[in-house]
Amino acid sequence: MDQKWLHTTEAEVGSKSAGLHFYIETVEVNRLSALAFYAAGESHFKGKRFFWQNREKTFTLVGLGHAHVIENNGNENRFDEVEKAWMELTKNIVKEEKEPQPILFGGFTFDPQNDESGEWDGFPQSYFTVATYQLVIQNDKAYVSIHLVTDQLDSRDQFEQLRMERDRLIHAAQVKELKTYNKPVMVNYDERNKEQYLQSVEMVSNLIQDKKAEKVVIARSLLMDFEDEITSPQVLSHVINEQPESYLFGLERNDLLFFGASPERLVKVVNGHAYSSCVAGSVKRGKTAEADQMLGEELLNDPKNLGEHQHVVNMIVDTFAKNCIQYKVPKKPRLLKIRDIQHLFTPVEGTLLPKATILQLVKDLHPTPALGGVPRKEALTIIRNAESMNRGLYAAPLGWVDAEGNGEFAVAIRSASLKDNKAILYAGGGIVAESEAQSEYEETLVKFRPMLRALGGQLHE
Ligand SMILES: C=C(O[C@@H]1C=C(C(=O)O)C=C[C@H]1O)C(=O)O
Ligand SMILES: [Mg+2]
Repeated sequence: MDQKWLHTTEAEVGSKSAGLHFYIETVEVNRLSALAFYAAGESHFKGKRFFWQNREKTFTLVGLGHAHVIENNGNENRFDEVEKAWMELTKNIVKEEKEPQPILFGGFTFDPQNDESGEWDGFPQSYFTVATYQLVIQNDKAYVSIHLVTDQLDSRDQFEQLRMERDRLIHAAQVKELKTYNKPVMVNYDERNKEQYLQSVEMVSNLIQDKKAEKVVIARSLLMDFEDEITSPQVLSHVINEQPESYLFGLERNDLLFFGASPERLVKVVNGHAYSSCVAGSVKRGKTAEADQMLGEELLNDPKNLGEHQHVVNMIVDTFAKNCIQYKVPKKPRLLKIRDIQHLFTPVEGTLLPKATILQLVKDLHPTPALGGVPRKEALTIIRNAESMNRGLYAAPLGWVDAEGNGEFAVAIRSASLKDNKAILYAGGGIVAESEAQSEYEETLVKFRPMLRALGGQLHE
């Protein structure tokens, strides 16, 4: 097996009383399949895996097993708690130039105050892990790191075992031919609470006309039953093949897989520079190039959609103004076209103040009015009352951060959760004074499509 040993290091980490040691060993390997690496963990690491790829496909991350878990059930302070625990764990780690470092991957649920029971029962409000085996593919190079966090001083035997398993995983992932997976066979499909959703949209749009709020995002869910149990490599393979222009993600925790293909960045930080994107306002794709362009032009000039969009720009710009030395934002939105839908899109970027960190930005930004509403607090109360579901990680910040404070979070939309032979798909839209229930309903149908397709469901095309 071709692999180049890069380095092995050890650091004493954690709070003083914890007395933990963080052992890291990284090898560079010949190009391998990220999905095959993930799939190679099927028997040993099921329920403890994650997959992530950025929109540009320049960064792919896979984690198998848990070297360390950071989770909590806090509300406002949950972001600070995760940040503090991560800084404590990594403060003594020596950074190796040009090599991937240990990465913390996970998400914060949409709304810790939602107590609706369902597929998210028992899921922590913040859930992050450092993988035992971390695969990073970037700049056309692949790196596999072993992470071991332990209170044992002599871990040589344990580490030797970990190396053997690493070599097995790498071998399994250096496949010549990619495995192809069948589409799941759906046996039942249920648009849950459709009537209630239509009524909620009416109700919320009336509240907005009465000036009780300015914008509120209302979502709904769709249930699919399958003939057989589905595996996560199977669904991820379809998401990877079918949704090239999006963030692709999968996060397993016990018997739940949450996965999706989101076009929306919440925030990315690279060496003190921050990037966010305002994505709100939608129209379907046209069947021909002309029709598609016409729909796009209409969207760029449609007051209702421009209104939905402007709320997001205002809020993200305010957050950048607060956290940045300088920032820039274009005057007008442009179009973001993805396979099934086009959106109004405004990128925002800025140079961070020294005290601003990626997790502080996530805290300030979440939820933006693209997923929550304006004013934030009122919108969240309305959402809690109007939606008969728990969003869990849907519409929530999902992503990664490294020990240097670089990282990226997407907004986990166009997503679904999978348990045994059942999937629940999520989609919503921004309700404003001009919203009409039927057209908002149709917008959610378009937003369901990516996950519906990945899962072999019927399409309203
Ligand atoms: C809420 C979703 O999408 C959000 C709502 C949009 C809208 O209402 O136009 C557009 C993009 C997203 O910010 C979703 O996909 O579920
Ligand atoms: Mg909309």
